[in-house]
Amino acid sequence: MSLARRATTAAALLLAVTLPTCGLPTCGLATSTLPVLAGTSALAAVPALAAVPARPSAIVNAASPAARQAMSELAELAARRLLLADEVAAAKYADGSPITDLERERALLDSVATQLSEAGLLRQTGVRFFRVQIAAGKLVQRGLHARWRIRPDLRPSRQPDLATEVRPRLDRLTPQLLRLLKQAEPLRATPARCQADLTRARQAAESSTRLDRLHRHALELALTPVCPPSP
Ligand SMILES: O=C(O)C(=O)C[C@]1(C(=O)O)C=C[C@@H](O)C=C1
Repeated sequence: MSLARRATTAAALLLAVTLPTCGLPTCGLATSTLPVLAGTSALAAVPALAAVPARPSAIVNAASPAARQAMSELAELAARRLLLADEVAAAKYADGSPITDLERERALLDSVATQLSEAGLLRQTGVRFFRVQIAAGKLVQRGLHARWRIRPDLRPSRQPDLATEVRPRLDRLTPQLLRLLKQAEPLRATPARCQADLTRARQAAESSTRLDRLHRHALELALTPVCPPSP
């Protein structure tokens, strides 16, 4: 749908849902909605919009192209983090270190907590999301170790350095994931639609990053905190 048509649809939707309920001079659109409609003929055609309130669902509809794009990027980046778990698994398989490293998990979650205010996310949202990314990464590592134990021919030939090579790459993804999680947040207001968008984003990420079954399973887990459960 073209931008102009989308704006017209959004404007019509806003009118339909808000006009019957608003009679106050203080009624106004949420500021997050205005940039979406500003400068469009749709807004000019319906000046009354500037003085009517929007229900949250209408705001979500108007804001959703950007939020949906963020969700797609979030799914792709979460998939890329899971592919980095292969490197972690290779490093640990080679030197026999345990998959779970609680000290590293604590350091990562502390760093997430300090980055949260910059991303504008609630502590609970960001930390929970990262706990699940860690769990999904461990799922991949365990799966690969099991595979490599029974199939020596599939073992990695290279041993990456965890501290100097792999963890810095994981760390670079952290602020980007938090930013995208924040940008996709408006979609949470409509759980069923959020889940549908998430499924599409996950499937697109699965094919663009060519995930195998193990990684697809892990990605499904990794994305569970993004949307509230549908009723
Ligand atoms: O850095 C590691 O040692 C990892 O295994 C990666 C990771 C993560 O996903 O960030 C996963 C499991 C560990 O317990 C700690 C962190």
